[in-house]
Amino acid sequence: MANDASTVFDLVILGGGSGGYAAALRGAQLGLDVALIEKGKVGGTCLHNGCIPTKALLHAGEIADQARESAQFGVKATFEGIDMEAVNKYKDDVIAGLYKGLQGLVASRKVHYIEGEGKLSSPTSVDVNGQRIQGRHVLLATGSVPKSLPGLEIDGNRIISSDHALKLDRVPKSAIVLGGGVIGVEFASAWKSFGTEVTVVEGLKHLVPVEDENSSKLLERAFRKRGIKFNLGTFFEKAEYTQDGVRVTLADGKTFEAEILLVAIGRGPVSQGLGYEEQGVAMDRGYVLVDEYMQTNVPTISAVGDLVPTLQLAHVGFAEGILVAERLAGLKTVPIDYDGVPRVTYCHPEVASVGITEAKAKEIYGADKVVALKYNLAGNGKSRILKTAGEIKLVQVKDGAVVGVHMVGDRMGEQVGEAQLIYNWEALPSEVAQLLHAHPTQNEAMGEAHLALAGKPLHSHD
Ligand SMILES: Cc1cc2nc3c(=O)[nH]c(=O)nc-3n(C[C@H](O)[C@H](O)[C@H](O)COP(=O)(O)OP(=O)(O)OC[C@H]3O[C@@H](n4cnc5c(N)ncnc54)[C@H](O)[C@@H]3O)c2cc1C
Repeated sequence: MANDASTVFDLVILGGGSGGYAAALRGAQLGLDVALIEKGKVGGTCLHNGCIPTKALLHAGEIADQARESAQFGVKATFEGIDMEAVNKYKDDVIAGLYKGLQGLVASRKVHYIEGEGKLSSPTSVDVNGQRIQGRHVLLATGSVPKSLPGLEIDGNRIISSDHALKLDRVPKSAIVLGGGVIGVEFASAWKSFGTEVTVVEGLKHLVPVEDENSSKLLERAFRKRGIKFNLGTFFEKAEYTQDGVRVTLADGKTFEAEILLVAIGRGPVSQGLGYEEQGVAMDRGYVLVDEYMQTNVPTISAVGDLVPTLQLAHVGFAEGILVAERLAGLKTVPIDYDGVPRVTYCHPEVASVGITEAKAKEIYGADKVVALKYNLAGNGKSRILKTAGEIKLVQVKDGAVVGVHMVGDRMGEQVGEAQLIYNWEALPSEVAQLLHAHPTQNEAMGEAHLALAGKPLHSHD
């Protein structure tokens, strides 16, 4: 739809990241007239500063590890170092290709794309570039940015966020990673593969603390083996500059020094000064509050993605954006089951899960009603070929469905699709055990774990 002052779009979207552009593409597909307002680049954090560039770095790191470890496979490859300029070029080429594709999609679906910084100006309009864009409905999708702590200033040089870490032109000799969540451990893993001395500092008791404790422990074991240091269970107190780096002091007085400090303590919503509160949108600590259909308390305004207090994942943003578009197009929509969202931490080894942890299952169903089974990847032929260690842990409600699948091991992220089907379809272990899993694949471990839980283990002990 061409835009003039009298145009009223069906949907005006503020923010073109995963949540916003998914809503735009799906809305346009369903025949809605959509305006998409983006101040930076369509694709947002995930494409330009998140999922895609980190995975490119991790992949480059994996190749470095393979070169170093090639002798164990009888291959005489040597690792001569990282050419960071070339790694960045590879990463940027991947982003550029995907960005071009996404721009093409936005154009071909006839989404009215407006480049500029917008502000909500009424329950049905956004102001941008001195123009008022009117809509029957507005979707807020302004995402999130890295957080810091009081008194800890991110200078972009020695104290950096993930945004800076993705643009480093060198491999740091040493790094402290503040925060052992998904972003922190992914950088720790990639940097270690590049040759950096890494120390992760996490205030909680475990790395990836939202995962099942077993996954955290397996990751800690693997990191220890790789020489990634970590300090758990003590909170950060302060950071100071040293002559050529940074010193971090923890609450117990312990200190760590490194060339750089990556602050990876989480991300906070982008909502300040954007007119949300003035238009009466209910908020909590900067997050926009929504119901299960992503609608705010203002009937014409919805919100999705990292801006709302649900899981901060790109595929959650996609799903929420699609839900809004379909609801506004009059389709029947179903609320998202957030426990059923697949979660992958792409470090070496990968951590992947769907559903609830054993601890949560015991809280919900009672300790005596929960069965947990661990299948060791040592029994899986393909994992042996790859020389990766790890486990698949299943959490089952006694005599009922599997409510949690927790995996650790290289490439286990690729298994999360089947795990999600098992969880979402409330499959019984015997039903999964009935399915054939190709031999020899790592996927076979999923079948074997269910065979064992169904009481008929094949390649594991009774
Ligand atoms: C290092 C890192 C790695 C990650 N890895 C993964 C991963 O592997 N898998 C995964 O699922 N998730 C990952 N994530 C999370 C994922 O990137 C986010 O969950 C996702 O990008 C959220 O999408 P969004 O649309 O809510 O916000 P964003 O992607 O942040 O998009 C918001 C957009 O709004 C725009 N905007 C903001 N204010 C305005 C304004 N006033 N006017 C116009 N435009 C505005 C911004 O420029 C931005 O483009 C990662 C994040 C980081 C930081």
